[in-house]
Amino acid sequence: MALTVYNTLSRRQEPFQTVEPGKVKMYYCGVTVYDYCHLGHARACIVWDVVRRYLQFLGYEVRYVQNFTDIDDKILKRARQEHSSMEAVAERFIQAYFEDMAQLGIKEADEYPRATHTINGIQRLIHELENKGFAYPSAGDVYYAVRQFADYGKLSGRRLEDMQAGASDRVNVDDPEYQKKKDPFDFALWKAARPGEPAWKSPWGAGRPGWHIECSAMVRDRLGETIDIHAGGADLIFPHHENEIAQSEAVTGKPLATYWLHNGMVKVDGEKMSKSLGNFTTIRDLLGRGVDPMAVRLFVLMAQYRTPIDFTDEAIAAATNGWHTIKDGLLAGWELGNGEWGLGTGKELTSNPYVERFTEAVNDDFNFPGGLTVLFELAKKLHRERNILLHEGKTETPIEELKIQWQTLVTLAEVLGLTAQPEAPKNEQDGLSDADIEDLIQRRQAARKARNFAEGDRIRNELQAKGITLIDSPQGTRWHRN
Ligand SMILES: Nc1ncnc2c1ncn2[C@@H]1O[C@H](COP(=O)(O)OP(=O)(O)OP(=O)(O)O)[C@@H](O)[C@H]1O
Ligand SMILES: [Zn+2]
Repeated sequence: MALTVYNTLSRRQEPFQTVEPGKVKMYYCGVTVYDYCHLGHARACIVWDVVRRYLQFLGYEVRYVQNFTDIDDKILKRARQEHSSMEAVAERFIQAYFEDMAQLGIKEADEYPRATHTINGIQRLIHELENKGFAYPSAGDVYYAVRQFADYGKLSGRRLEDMQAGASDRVNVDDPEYQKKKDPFDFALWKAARPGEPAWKSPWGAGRPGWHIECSAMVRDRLGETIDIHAGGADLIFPHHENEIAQSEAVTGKPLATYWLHNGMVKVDGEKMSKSLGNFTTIRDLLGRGVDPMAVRLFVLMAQYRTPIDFTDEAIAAATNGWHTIKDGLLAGWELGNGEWGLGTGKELTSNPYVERFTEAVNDDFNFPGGLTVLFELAKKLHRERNILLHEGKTETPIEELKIQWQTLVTLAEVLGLTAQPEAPKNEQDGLSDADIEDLIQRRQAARKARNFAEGDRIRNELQAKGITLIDSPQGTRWHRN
């Protein structure tokens, strides 16, 4: 069976077909950077990371863009509390984001656009919406006129009439925004500057963009008018993604995305884990308690990506057990092959029943739990053979067959972002293994990427003090012990 995916837009599972053959353009609505990421964010990031890896495994060339919302009331509130600036708060949590996600083995996106770097594109879009009669200025704000867009509600299945009936007794006529809108469901594209807040010049007066318009502008700037996959958490279907469609499609007259994919929520006692509700566990808290980052990946991947999952100690314990099983299998190959087995050429993956079963499972709407069954089976087999080898001096299955099974396991685990290396020997002088140094170099790169040069320098100095020199070049960073 070829890949089929559940499309929120059609409410059906559909064959996956890209606009351009062999290429996937994918956008994921990333985090609002005003705090550390919690496990809900981890789930979203892991799910879309693995979807991207799987599409690459199938042979697609994937262009993956993920935004940072770096202007928002919540960021401004935090900046006020800390007597800091919006920029400083955003910078700090973008840096923390890169650190946390590197720990979880999330591949970096091809681009990380930010709202504050997209102001021109945002203004252009608002201007076009205004010209086409979908937007109107009002006392320094600009609003989107939802009644003008005939398809409004097509993603979430909500009809304005029904929403209106449901909301009539909840409308707050004293709300200053309400007074500026022609219709209570109209939403802000541009907000007039408030004293002391960051603002940009615009044809409608100084102000800042609304949240929904930034994604429409970033998708268009970075990927074009129609993309293949637009992804995010199910909490974004309404209003965020509904509004993105209304904005983009009103301007271009083309579908914004072919497939709208949504991950289920991580919940705590039945409620969405969220910064606003205060019921969250951050990624760093959890890892600080000694939970293996790979177990966090399994916590996410052991459930179908669209179903809600409960965050409990039992669930983390089950994921940790699962990880130990897979890790045992991954490490077994080092003993079975005396550390000499290479990673394979790719030839071992053709006409391979394990690969076929894995793909068959995952092709059914990214059924990663189904794919994992194949990994567990392989891992247990390899671990068992390793024990037999240790006790009896030879294996039950021919060694060449085990080699192929191990290479298959390593490749399929990598598709899910699961990796394990035998413990590397530490250097006697500096107490660091080569892998430790590579890890620090990666963290330094993440810091520099987030423009946290102080942290980058700190890591370089830490290594220098231990007698390790870094040499930066356009090809990357090399290192040597002095
Ligand atoms: N509990 C959760 N489970 C799964 N995905 C989540 C959860 N919370 C947020 N996400 C997803 O993470 C991404 C970034 O979310 P964002 O920064 O907007 O957080 P948020 O929804 O405002 O969170 P909070 O309510 O905690 O502030 C979005 O795609 C969102 O859908
Ligand atoms: Zn978005």
